[in-house]
Amino acid sequence: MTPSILRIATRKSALALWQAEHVAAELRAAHPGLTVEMVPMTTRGDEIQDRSLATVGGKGLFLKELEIAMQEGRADLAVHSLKDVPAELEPGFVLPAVLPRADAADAFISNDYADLAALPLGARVGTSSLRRQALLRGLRPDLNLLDLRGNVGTRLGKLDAGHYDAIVLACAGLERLGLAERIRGRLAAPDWLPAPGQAAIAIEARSDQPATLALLAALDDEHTRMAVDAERAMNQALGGSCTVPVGAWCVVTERGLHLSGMVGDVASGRLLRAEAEGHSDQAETLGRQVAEALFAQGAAAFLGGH
Ligand SMILES: NCc1[nH]cc(CCC(=O)O)c1CC(=O)O
Repeated sequence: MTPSILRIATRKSALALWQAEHVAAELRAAHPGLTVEMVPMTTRGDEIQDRSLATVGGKGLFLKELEIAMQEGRADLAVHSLKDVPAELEPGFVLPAVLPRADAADAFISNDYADLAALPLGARVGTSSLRRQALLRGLRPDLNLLDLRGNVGTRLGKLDAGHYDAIVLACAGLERLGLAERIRGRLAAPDWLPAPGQAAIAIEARSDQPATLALLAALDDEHTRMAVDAERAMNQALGGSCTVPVGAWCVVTERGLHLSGMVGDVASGRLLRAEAEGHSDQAETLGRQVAEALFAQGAAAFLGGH
């Protein structure tokens, strides 16, 4: 039977709430008469602010509590930033919809400098993302890279307090929070690659709820889905871990899919890059192909220990 109400499990950060409200509005528009409610909750990932995610168990920390709520029937769906969703989902869960992607570029943010090139020698740049660290090392080996955790507002506050000369955040998150004026420059392909799935909002639900899945599937965007399938397949073929700096960016054209991938090494600043084109119905094959091309260049040494 078609449900008349859907409850959305969401984290409580401003960005998570914006994204959940956005999905709620889209669901109400797609299904007039449907009631949509919020179930805000705190996850382990939100509580741990002092250690890097890579050291405490990875991205799944942001999903666990939301999945338990769905398992126990307290919520029907969860809304995530797709880049925070592990390559492999917990058994019994699927992603019935990926919403149209926003700007997938990263943002260079500084109160004193216009772009990366303008930063003085040894400038302090804040980011705890291994991908962003590896890219910064590769492009500007002289920079002093410093950890920076917390939600978007917290990170901007630490920049404004003078702890950093610049920080890097996702353009999509800043735009959603009405903070686009903080973006000094876009860090984008081909030099800079986003995280797999960056700027796409994903809906997660139980695989054993077909009527709910049918309602949620109305929000799926075909082009975004193809692109992020390719990016996530590449990440998974590389080991799918957030303890390794991986970037991926897939463009959908009339000719098909164009996927660019990168694996980095924070210590050495070395970056391996590969790209390939494929048919739009072959996203996963394309992802594996680019991963193979990275392995052929020696990516395994960068993925050591995984
Ligand atoms: N890891 C936190 C996170 N997860 C998703 C986004 C941005 C929004 C998106 O990529 O969809 C952010 C903030 C950031 O990286 O600046």
